[in-house]
Amino acid sequence: TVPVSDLDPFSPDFLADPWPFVTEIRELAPVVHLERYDVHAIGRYEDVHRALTDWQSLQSAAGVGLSNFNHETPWRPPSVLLEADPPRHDAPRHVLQEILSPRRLRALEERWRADAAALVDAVLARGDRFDAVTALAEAFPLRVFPDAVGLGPDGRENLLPYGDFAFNAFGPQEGLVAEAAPTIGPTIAWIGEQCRRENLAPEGFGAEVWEAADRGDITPAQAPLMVRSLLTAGVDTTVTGIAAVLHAVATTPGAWRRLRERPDLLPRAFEEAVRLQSPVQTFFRTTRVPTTIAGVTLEPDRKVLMFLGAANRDPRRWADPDAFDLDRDPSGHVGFGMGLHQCVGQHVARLEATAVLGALLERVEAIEPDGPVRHHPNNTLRGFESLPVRVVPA
Ligand code: HEM
Ligand SMILES: O=C(O)c1ccc(C2CC2)cc1
Repeated sequence: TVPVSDLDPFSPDFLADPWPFVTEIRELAPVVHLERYDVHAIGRYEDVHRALTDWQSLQSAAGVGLSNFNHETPWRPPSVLLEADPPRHDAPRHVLQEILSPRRLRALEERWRADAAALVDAVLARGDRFDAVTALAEAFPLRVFPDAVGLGPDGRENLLPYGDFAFNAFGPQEGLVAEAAPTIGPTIAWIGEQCRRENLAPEGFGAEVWEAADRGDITPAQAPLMVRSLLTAGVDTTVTGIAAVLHAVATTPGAWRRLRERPDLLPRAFEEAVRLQSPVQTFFRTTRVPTTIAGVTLEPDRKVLMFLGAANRDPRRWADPDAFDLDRDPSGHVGFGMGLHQCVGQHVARLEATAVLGALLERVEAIEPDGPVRHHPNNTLRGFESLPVRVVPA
């Protein structure tokens, strides 16, 4: 029989510090029935890896949150990437994969690195103690990504609240979603407006999506939804990812010195921080056929909750899993997912993170915590509210 748990992965206590609960669920059994939501939780690396890659048995088209689109109306038209399976998923994925490829991003590298240097110079000019979340983790993505998409200058303050709402919406309707619902309408409308071709600059990721529609690579109906995907997934995630790597290097003795000696380890530092922190903590799949996971057979139409954070710290897969270790090879982590839906924006995230860290690395000899870390509660993202740091200029 399947062990049951009355743990609530969307409760304030769980979200305030998920790690003890995540460990409890992973170590209780490979498959645990969460009675409160009538879903099955998996937290071990091999089972999460299998669920992410077995899209035939475990679909995304019924939604990757708690809501089952087979029975409930989604809060917004489903994403043509995240909430689609082959064949509908194929063309949008192929188009976005090309637009966000490392080769195409090389055109942005120089400009983003210069922007990061200007931002870090401005921050350090104000003193050697600051909040790394507001000064860097939030400021940098908002400085470079909306322009890269081709958004106009007005209304960008809607981006973080929209992403926060969208990531909460993968959880239950009660709580964080209900709190935001009364005031989020205008923000949702603003996002929809920005996806229209006439509101996008002639150059940028948005324009390139619409050019793919002109070529017939995708349909004109898919184009605005793909731009919406960029606006939904492209901001809050990188804010959280950059905060995660800043937190890791500031709280791990010797890490910063090691990076000063070996700046080539920056991309690995980002990957290891994504593994350790798992900015995206959880996602769901829905069984489409009777599906056996670790000897437990689930009926079709069952929601499976994948604890990415648990899998990324599974001692069966990672030695000393809770350590931020620059000597570890973090490849294979599921912080960006795995398989068909693996993060199509990961190269953007990596470029943003290494640009900010690289600029800081050149200018700062040491970085350390300078007060309590505060987290931002969200049903899906392990977000940071505040990360006070003190730096020693180089
Ligand atoms: C640290 C930053 C990021 C993290 C941790 C992250 C995490 C993830 C994860 C776990 C998935 C898989 C979802 C699933 O399997 O259901 C995913 C997919 C996706 N991500 Fe990211 N992401 C990040 C940044 C970005 C950025 C910057 C963009 C856009 C520029 C982006 C766009 C997407 C899209 C469109 C998908 C859906 C891909 C598909 O279904 O084929 N992400 N991301
Ligand atoms: O296509 C989308 O709208 C979308 C929304 C959220 C994500 C999370 C995983 C980063 C990915 C895609």
